[in-house]
Amino acid sequence: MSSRALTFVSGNKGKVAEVSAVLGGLFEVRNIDIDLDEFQGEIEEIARRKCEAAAEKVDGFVMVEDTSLCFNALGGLPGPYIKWFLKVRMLEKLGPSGLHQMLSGYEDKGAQAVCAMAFTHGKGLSITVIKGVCEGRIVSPRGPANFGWDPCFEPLDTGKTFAEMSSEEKNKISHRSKALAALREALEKD
Ligand SMILES: O=c1[nH]c(=O)c2ncn([C@@H]3O[C@H](COP(=O)(O)OP(=O)(O)OP(=O)(O)O)[C@@H](O)[C@H]3O)c2[nH]1
Ligand SMILES: [Mg+2]
Repeated sequence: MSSRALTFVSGNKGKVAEVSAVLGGLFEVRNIDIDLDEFQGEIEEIARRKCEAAAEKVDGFVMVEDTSLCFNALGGLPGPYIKWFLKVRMLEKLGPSGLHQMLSGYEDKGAQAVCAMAFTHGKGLSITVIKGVCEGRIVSPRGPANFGWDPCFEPLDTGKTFAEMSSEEKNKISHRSKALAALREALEKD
């Protein structure tokens, strides 16, 4: 696998930092912030359609991702709609503590962080979709609120929320790093 330029289309600085940290040695990762339409549907289909939209706007090797946070007690919701749940205004921002409160009536606090990545080498060419899942549970927020719901997601058997981990620790076990590991494998065969 040679060193190539990869355009990661995302408006999310946290994602860009993590993708660059994991893939930076292999690819020249460029970021373009284009607000792509996000379709409703299953996690993989959203990433695929997002990638199609990105390939319309960017030439060459392009990648997108869509992140979901799925609560067991709610049958997988908020899932891909987590971004809007974080922003809901019920008095104030729902935010990580609101996400935790949403589960107050349920014993099962289990959740999955899911990252669906999709890439293509150009408009009209095939799109590969890859998923990475991190199992965990929703807790009362702990740690700095630098990135989305990191303070209320505690991966299994770690005793720490993502927000309490160093970026190296998070990048070893996160949904995103798992998807990126699978993506590297897929690209090696590419
Ligand atoms: O605590 C977090 N740890 C993470 O590892 C993580 N990854 C994504 N998110 C948040 O979950 C929503 C996904 O929505 P999303 O996939 O549509 O992203 P986005 O719209 O921000 O960017 P993009 O679509 O331009 O790439 C957005 O609110 C993101 O901030 C995370 N929060
Ligand atoms: Mg988005």
